[in-house]
Amino acid sequence: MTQIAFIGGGNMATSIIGGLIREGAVSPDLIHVSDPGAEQRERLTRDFGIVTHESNLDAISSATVVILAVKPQMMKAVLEPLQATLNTRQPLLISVAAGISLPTLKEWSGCTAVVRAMPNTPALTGFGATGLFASEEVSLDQRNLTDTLLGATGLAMWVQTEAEIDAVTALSGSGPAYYFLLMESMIDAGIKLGLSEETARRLTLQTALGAGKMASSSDVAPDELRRRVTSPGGTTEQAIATFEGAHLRDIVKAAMDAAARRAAELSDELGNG
Ligand SMILES: NC(=O)C1=CN([C@@H]2O[C@H](COP(=O)(O)OP(=O)(O)OC[C@H]3O[C@@H](n4cnc5c(N)ncnc54)[C@H](OP(=O)(O)O)[C@@H]3O)[C@@H](O)[C@H]2O)C=CC1
Ligand SMILES: O=C(O)[C@@H]1CCC=N1
Repeated sequence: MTQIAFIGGGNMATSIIGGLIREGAVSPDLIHVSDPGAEQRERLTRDFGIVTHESNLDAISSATVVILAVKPQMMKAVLEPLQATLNTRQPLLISVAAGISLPTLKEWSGCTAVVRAMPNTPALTGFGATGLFASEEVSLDQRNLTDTLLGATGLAMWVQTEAEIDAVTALSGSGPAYYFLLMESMIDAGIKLGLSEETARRLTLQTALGAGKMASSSDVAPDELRRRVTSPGGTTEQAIATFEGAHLRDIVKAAMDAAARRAAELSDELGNG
């Protein structure tokens, strides 16, 4: 059986682990996580029944798949003491870190079969979205294993070039935060229009869920679904005109450009050392 080690047990690792266990994709005793935080480790054991370690070396000692889920800025320091073991054992290495390139990951880890994955936190619910890109040394079996693991947390898609991972980061990696910001804004505006906090929150969340479900389960494109809500001379028309007048599309484009640019910057900042 495949033993999986997560290095770093924070937000993204927790979401993937939760998704894997929720779907029954991996038995909890085959998931090992290392994290320096005692509270973090206790939470992971309590919530998921997985095996936790303070030492990263202990976590990877029998793993066939090692998932790197630490901040990009920590990656070099985390991999340095693991390099000899990883180089000898050659597990499939999957990094979820933004902006750390495959050549850099290979150099720092001593692994050849390396996958860059860009997941998102809705993985926890089974509705994650992940972009994947593999080094050429990744075998078909390892690709299939990657598909099985990340596919258990939602949609998993291979992209054609490594550069696309920065675009995926700007779109679906960071994307949940964009929707959460819109939700926050709608709740605040609903309260200002006279609703109670609870009413504004529950109606906002249900509307987000309904719109997401409708758009993803329908063959009808989002622009047509939007038109179907927008009665001529009605209320939605006024709201949409306000969004368009404030150049919402340009704002979204600028925001995603900034996120993708930051991913590339991280690669430049962290990749040379
Ligand atoms: N959050 C997200 O939505 C997404 C994140 N990612 C990527 O996932 C990675 C992790 O991000 P995220 O989960 O948000 O960050 P978190 O800070 O929540 O998780 C990182 C975890 O790693 C721990 N850690 C720190 N140092 C070490 C070490 N030496 N060895 C092992 N673990 C260590 C941290 O502990 P402590 O807190 O005590 O320092 C923390 O618990 C990043 O590279 C990010 O780019 C990718 C897609 C989406
Ligand atoms: O903000 C970040 O850098 C990470 C990567 C994508 C989502 N969170």
